[in-house]
Amino acid sequence: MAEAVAVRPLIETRGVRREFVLDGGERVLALDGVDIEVHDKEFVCLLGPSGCGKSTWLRLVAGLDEPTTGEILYKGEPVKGPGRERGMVFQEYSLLPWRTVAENVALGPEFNGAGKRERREMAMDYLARVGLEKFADAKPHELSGGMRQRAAIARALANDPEVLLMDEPFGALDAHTRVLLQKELLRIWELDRKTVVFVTHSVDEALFLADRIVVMTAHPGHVLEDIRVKFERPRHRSVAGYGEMTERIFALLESGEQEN
Ligand SMILES: Nc1ncnc2c1ncn2[C@@H]1O[C@H](COP(=O)(O)OP(=O)(O)OP(=O)(O)O)[C@@H](O)[C@H]1O
Repeated sequence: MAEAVAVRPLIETRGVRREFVLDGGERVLALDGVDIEVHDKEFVCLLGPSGCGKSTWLRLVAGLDEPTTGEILYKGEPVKGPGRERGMVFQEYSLLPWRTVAENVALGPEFNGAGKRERREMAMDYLARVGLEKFADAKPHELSGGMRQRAAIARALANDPEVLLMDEPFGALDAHTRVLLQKELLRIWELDRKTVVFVTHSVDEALFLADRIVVMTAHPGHVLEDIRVKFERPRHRSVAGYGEMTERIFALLESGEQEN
């Protein structure tokens, strides 16, 4: 009989501590003793209240910051800086205002030396995936918030990253657009099967999206629980056990508040 082979996680953070020293000399312990693993093709949500260090953790994995102590590993190798294989999507749409939507999406391929025609084709392909082909030649200010965030996702995808690191990407959108984009993101994820790490403070959003929810709490930021979500997709709130799971996560978050 074949032996079970332990598969190495794509992302591993071990004993991660990140302390910030504020201008006045005060120290803020944003993360302490954080061990999180993310496996290839998983959709993981980091869920927790404001200030529990979700963005800090994501920035460490993106290579935009370094831990005070602890290890950040990608495919078993220490993260030393940003890399194409780890694409970041921020809450603010972060599109360059002087470039058209297509030119924004083609930014990564342009850095990688793709020619004009190839860039256009790639941009149109990725814009089609997020339903924005018609706005290829518009400027970002001509788009709604939801459309700008779609463009930002297309731009991240155009780099063909292995993992999408998404920092509350839908936080600034109205409820309806948010639900639409959640569905679109799942559709893209199911097609491409990228690994996704998605930061949110919405229990509802995490339960709709994730294979696993890493529940965090603050002061200092640490992991309370790592929950596997087994509901079939597409998910409906009316499915058996959904309400209980929601209650359980809210209770966890409340227990985290009381800890502090
Ligand atoms: N560059 C920085 N300098 C000083 N303190 C920082 C810095 N970045 C984060 N912090 C502090 O670290 C803690 C965690 O912040 P972080 O933004 O990671 O939390 P978060 O869970 O993502 O919050 P939110 O959901 O509000 O974005 C906070 O107390 C924050 O003030």
